[in-house]
Amino acid sequence: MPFSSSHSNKMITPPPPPPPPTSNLTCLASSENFVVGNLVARQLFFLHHIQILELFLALFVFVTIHSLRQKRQHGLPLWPLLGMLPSLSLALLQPQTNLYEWVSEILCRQNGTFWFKGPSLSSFNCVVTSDPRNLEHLLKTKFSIFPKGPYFRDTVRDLLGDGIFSADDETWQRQRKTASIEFHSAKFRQLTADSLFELVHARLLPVLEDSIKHSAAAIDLQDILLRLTFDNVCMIAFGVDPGCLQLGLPQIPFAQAFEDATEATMIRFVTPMGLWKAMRYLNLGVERKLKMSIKGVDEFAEDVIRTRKKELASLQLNNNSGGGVTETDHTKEQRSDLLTVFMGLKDENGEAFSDKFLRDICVNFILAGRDTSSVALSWFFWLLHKNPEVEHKILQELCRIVGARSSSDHDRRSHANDGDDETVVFKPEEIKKMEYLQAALSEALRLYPSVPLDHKEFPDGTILKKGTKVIYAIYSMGRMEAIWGKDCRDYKPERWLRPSDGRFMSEPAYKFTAFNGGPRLCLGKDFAYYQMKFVAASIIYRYHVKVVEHHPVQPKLALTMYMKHGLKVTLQRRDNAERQTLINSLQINPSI
Ligand code: HEM
Repeated sequence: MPFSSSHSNKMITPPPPPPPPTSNLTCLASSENFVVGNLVARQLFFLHHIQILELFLALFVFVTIHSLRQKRQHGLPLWPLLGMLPSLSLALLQPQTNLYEWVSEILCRQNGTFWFKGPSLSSFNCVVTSDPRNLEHLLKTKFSIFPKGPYFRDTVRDLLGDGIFSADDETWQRQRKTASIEFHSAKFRQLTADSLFELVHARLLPVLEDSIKHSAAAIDLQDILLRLTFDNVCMIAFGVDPGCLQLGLPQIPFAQAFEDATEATMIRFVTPMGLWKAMRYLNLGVERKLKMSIKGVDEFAEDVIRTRKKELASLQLNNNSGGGVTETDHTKEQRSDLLTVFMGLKDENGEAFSDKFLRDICVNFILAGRDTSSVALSWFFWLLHKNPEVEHKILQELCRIVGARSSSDHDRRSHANDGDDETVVFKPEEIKKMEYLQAALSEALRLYPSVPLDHKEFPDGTILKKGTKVIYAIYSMGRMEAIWGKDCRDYKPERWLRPSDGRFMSEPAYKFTAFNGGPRLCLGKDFAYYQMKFVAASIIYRYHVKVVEHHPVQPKLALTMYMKHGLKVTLQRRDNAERQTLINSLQINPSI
């Protein structure tokens, strides 16, 4: 034991004072005494230092052993004053560490829940959980006591204002109710089907075809899909198409401003609040960039709102004066984007919504719907590359659907039954029938949820301290044996199909949390599935997507799970004969 070393029992005595001078002999003797005394004193002094050093060493060893032993109980070593911060910093500093996997490993060791303890006096403490029972408690049973909270709202207010994503209580409820009615209306379904048809057939497929014709070089599929969903969600929110996805893949100022504003807002979450507030006040660094990009977003929104108001006013004038409705007026009247819907409504005082509030509503929907489906599709195509048997089954499903188009079908394209890739357009009722594709997409979202972590704030002091954050690790939930069984890490769309009839069966939201759950369940879930299925089916039917060899695939550390290096792929056009053989074999043997 370091504490019981033999030195620890020795008395430490000060060096003796020099003796008074006497005769020569006694002088010699006393000077000898003096030298010896000095030597002893020095030795004792030295030993004294060694003791302190030893003491520190012993203390260090003791604290280290004690802190490391805490790992068994708490999941991570727990250091005095620093808490678990050293382990987190170490994980963050190693570029090859996947932080989501790191959290998953701790959660697996700790049966699904652990406390992250930050440095003393910091507000870095939080509970991390992947336990479905806790999720149900947070998202449904005790929904009202787990709000988004003032910390989240303060951090995102400059960009999101009072929009649905950050609002709580009344403000949230009002937007949720109106948007929910709109999202489930037939008009909205028509808008989404039309806008997707236009985007996929007039823009996405020509861009993909161009990559084959002109360069045959690798393309970044994630970038192309991000452009597609950005254009699509702007059509739904604002009723305008920014045109990010087109030949040449141009930089669009509004899209760039939106991207910069989101990134700069996210940086606030890892910066002490006092610091970013001071930087905002002084208009410095990333806060300066945020201010400029929000200005870009606002200018775009103000322009669209102004134009739409004029458009609606002239339409009203035309109607009141009994003027005939022209074809373009008719199209405008049919608008079912969120901006037009909210412009036609009144607030609780019977007043029209302010331009600022209309801007907030649209910006929030763009944020919610812009990247989630595209990153999910990127992970999905990567998983297909690694699991070609799943790709084959999806192609079989698509061929079965195309093959089943009856000859009496009026909408049928001229060559649809012989699988001509140029002409096949999947119809909404056919998209609905793609149950294996739905299973394959759900399985991709289970393993790579677009929102890998989410959080709630604890508002009162019953069990946890006021303000404590609760983080639910959606990524880790897909990797818990206790939830999905021993094969939880395998990509198996079949786990989503009922063994008796092969139909898709959904899972409870607290087990499969990719779309959140309870009253704040993702509003765009049905639309997102439609969008992902339409895009995936249109690509897979025409092309074999090959990921470039040795392309590094890694998640980026962000609120949305982007692929850090994009997804570099090459496309191979599918042979008509390949599809035709499948269609024929399915007609001969429908049970395949
Ligand atoms: C694969 C695609 C998608 C995934 C995985 C997804 C996931 C989520 C998640 C996890 C939340 C909860 C976020 C939170 O409250 O912290 C959410 C909320 C939301 N999502 Fe989605 N989403 C997707 C696509 C979309 C699309 C395309 C739209 C709209 C066009 C959309 C609209 C919304 C809205 C409005 C909310 C806020 C709901 C509320 O707070 O009441 N989502 N989504």
